[in-house]
Amino acid sequence: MARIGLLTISDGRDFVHRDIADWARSSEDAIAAALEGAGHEVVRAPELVSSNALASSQARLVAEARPDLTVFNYSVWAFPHFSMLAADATPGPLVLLSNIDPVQPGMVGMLAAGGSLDQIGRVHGRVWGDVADPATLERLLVHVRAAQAVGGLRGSTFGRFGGRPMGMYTAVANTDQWLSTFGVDVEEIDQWEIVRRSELVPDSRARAGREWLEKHANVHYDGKQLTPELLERQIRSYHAVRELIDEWNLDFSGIKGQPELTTHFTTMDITEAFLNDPYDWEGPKPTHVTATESDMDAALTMQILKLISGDPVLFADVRHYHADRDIWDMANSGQHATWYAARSDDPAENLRRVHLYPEVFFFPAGGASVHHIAAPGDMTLARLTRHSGRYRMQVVRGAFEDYGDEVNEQLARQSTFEWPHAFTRMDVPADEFLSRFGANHIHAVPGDYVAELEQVCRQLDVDFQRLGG
Ligand SMILES: C[C@H](O)[C@@H](O)[C@@H](O)C(=O)CO
Repeated sequence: MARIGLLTISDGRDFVHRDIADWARSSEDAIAAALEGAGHEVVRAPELVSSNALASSQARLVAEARPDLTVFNYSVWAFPHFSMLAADATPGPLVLLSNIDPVQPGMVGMLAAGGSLDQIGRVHGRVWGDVADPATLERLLVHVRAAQAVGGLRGSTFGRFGGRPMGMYTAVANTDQWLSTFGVDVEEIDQWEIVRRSELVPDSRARAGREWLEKHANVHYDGKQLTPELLERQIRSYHAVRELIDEWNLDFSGIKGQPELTTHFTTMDITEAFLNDPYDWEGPKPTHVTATESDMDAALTMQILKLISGDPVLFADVRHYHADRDIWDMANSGQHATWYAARSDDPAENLRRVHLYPEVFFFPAGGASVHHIAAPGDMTLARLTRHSGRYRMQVVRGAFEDYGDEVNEQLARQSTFEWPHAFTRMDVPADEFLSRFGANHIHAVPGDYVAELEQVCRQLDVDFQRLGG
């Protein structure tokens, strides 16, 4: 639920305002009802804005409630300087909303206000139409979700377990830039804490986790790389990280893993999968975005996708391009959130399709990798990357595809079978993608969130780059 401020801007001539006040007020009633109907809290200015003094005072009153987003309503001709004063008293994201009506010139009021705001470089969104029309309401809700994501980032903390993995420049970001652009602080935590604390997890808790995985997923012990003890070590690591998340008040995280833990302790695949999942062996829980290889811009992208969609977010390597099918194998080095196996609310339904395989030669410390084939469906794929120090959000639409067990296996065996795979058709030619995409990792959520991402970028002053389509 978002908190949404609402002000109606009117005509500054008292005799005109008097005649149109009821109409303007009823249009505001309709907007408030539509937003409340969509589950949001609406903070309305007590008075319509029909003077310069009311512009400032009413906007200040609304701003005191610290709304996630403020809507200026234009259902009548509105003096543009009222919008300028009200915007100045509105610190957060702003949307101008006008009706399309031949009698009352609300649209022209919105254009005059919008142009004025453009002149001073004040970022704002614009929506037009009747909020009773679901399509108009949906366009307004795009701005609500984007504002919630931007507001949700500000004041949050990323937990960075370990440092730069295997020389990956793209996994490391400038913390000054993170704070100034996104409002996110970074807490550095040594991976030693995971090792140390994992030993303190009670045996009974680790055993219960292992038994739950043995019951619901398909565990392939081999007596070497994957044993019950190693699986319990992974479960202990999960609880150790959960404890650190609580202690440091972390909102999202990344774990380096390679090479220290994957060579000498165990992989973080179980930890990362179930942090990203909406459940673990102890029951339902909120998702906690966690990026493999402590990839900072991956985690930040995932956190934005989570705040926009509310869903678990996929982290993947752009691992292979099957040119014959024009599809991509988005496989991560050991885990995807298990939710992606069937995208069911019932963990058992997802885990039925999950195989825990012994880790491959890259990871001599062993443990289980979390294998499954992502269930089919439309996706938004995205990634924050940087060009010459400036952030850009690279976005592409696509779909996960399923070809049946036999073909899925044949495709998965061409790369690392034991890892999870999301066979992805992307709405971008391979040449364009490979020549422009700025990272080895990509992230995805079900559905179409391109419009939300575009608004998030406008609010954060990040370049928006749609690939393909
Ligand atoms: C095989 C490597 O160790 C992998 O971890 C590597 O493919 C990556 O995941 C790079 O992002």
